[in-house]
Amino acid sequence: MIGDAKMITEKSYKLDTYGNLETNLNNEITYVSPVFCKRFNLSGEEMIGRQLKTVMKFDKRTNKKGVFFTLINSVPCLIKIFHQEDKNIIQIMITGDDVSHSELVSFINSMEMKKYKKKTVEHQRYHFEDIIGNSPAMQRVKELASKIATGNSTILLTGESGTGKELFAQAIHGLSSRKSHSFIAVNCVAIPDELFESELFGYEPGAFSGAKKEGKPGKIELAQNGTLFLDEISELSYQAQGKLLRVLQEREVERLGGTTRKQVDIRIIAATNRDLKKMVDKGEFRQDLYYRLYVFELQIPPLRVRKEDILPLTHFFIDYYNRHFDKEVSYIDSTMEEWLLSYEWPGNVRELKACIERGMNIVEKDTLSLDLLYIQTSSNHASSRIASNNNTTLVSLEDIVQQAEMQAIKEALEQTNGDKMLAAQKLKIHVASLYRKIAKYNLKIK
Ligand SMILES: Nc1ncnc2c1ncn2[C@@H]1O[C@H](COP(=O)(O)OP(=O)(O)OP(=O)(O)O)[C@@H](O)[C@H]1O
Repeated sequence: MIGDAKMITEKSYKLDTYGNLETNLNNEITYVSPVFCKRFNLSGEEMIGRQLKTVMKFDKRTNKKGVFFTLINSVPCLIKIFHQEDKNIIQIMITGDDVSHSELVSFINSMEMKKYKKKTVEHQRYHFEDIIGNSPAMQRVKELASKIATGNSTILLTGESGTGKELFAQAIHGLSSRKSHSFIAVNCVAIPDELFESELFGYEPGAFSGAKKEGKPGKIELAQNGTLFLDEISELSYQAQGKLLRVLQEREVERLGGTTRKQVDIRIIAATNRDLKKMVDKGEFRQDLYYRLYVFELQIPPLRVRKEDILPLTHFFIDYYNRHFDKEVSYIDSTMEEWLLSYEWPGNVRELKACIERGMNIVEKDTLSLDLLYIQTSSNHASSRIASNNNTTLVSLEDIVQQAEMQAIKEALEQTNGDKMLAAQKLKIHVASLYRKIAKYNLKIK
C-alpha cells in the first residue's frame, strides 16, 4: 500500500509530466507525486522522511538558475528547485528516457547563455521572489513596492544599512515596463565631487585632459529608458545636488564639452539610510531636491522588528553557500537558533549573510553551530550570554585586516585634510581604489 492520502494526492504544477517532490527546509522529503513514483519506479511510502540526497545527488557547483543534472534510480534527468518560505519543490523537467545525454547538456548550456544575455542587457539580478521574508512588515512593503513599481514615479527607499534597499530597487525595475532596459546603479559616496558631472552626464572627446579620446556616456545616458538607482543620495555635495536637480527638472543632459542637449527618459530610484528630512532642516540637503525625490517613500524595516524573517533568511543563505562552497548543510543547532533570534542585527540582513558565510566556510558536517560563527561578544547583547558558554571570542582574520585598512585610510585622510589624491599617494594605492574603499567602509569624509 502506498502511504497516507496526503502523500499520494496529486498536486498540480505547470509541468508535471515527469512528477515532482517536496522537502522541508531540512531537506527531508515530505511529498512525492504519484507521477514521480511511477516514472522512476519508486515507492512514495518509502521515500517520505528520507534525506533528498539519498534519492538524488547533484553537483551544486553546476547550478544553472536552480537547474541541476542528476540521476534518479539510474535515470539521468534535469531537475529544477524552487525555494519557498517553508519548503523546496523539486520539479523533474526532463528525463534521459526522452532525450540523449548530449541534448541535456546543450539544454543546460543554453540556460546559461540566457542568463548571461539577461545580465548583460538588463544589469538587473533580483526580483520580488528573491526578496526573502514574509513577516507582516515585509509583506506590507512588498505589496506597496509592487503596486508602485509599474508606474513611473520617483521612489525614495529609506531604511538602515543592509536592509535590502538595493534589492528592492532592482525588483521594482524588474516589474516595471522599463525592465528590458538598463538598471544603472550609482553609489553617490563613490563619486568625488569633481567627477560628478563627467560620471553622471558623460563627456565628449577631448573635453578635459585625461579624458578618454572617444568620449564617454554618463550614467544618466546609460540608463536611458531604464532606471537610475542613486544609492546613498544623502552623500552628494550641495553643489552636486543642484546639478542633479536640474536634470530631474529639465529631463535633459548635456555631456561635458558638448554642444547639444539630449532628452532623457529615466526613472529615478534613490536610497538613503539617513533622515533626509532632518538633513533638509539642518540645511545639509536641498529642500527642492528632497521634494522631487519624496514622491513615494518606501521604508524597509530593520531586521530586528521582523524576527519572523530571520530563520527563512538563514536557511536561504545556507542554501546559497551550500551551492557556492559545495557543502551539504541542512541544520542549525538550537543554541545558534536561539542566538539568531535574540540578536539585534545592527547590520541587518547584510550582517546575517556575512555571519552565515563565515560559518559555511568552515563547517564540515551537516549542522551549522554557533561556535563556527566566531562572534565578537559584547556585554550588551544576547550573543555574549550564549557565546561565552562556548568560549567563542575569536575575531576572523578578515575582520582584523578590514579594521586595520579602515584605520589607515582614516589617518591618511586626516593627515591630508581630506585630500584624497594625497591620501592615496601616502597609502601607495590608486585614488580610484581609495574611493572604492571609502565607499566600501562607508567612511564619512569631511
Ligand atoms: N530580504 C532579503 N532577501 C535576500 N537577501 C537579502 C534581503 N535583504 C538583503 N539581502 C542581502 O543583504 C545584502 C545587503 O542588501 P542591500 O545591499 O540591498 O542593502 P542596502 O539596504 O541597499 O544597504 P546599504 O544602505 O548599505 O547600501 C545583499 O547581499 C542582499 O542580497
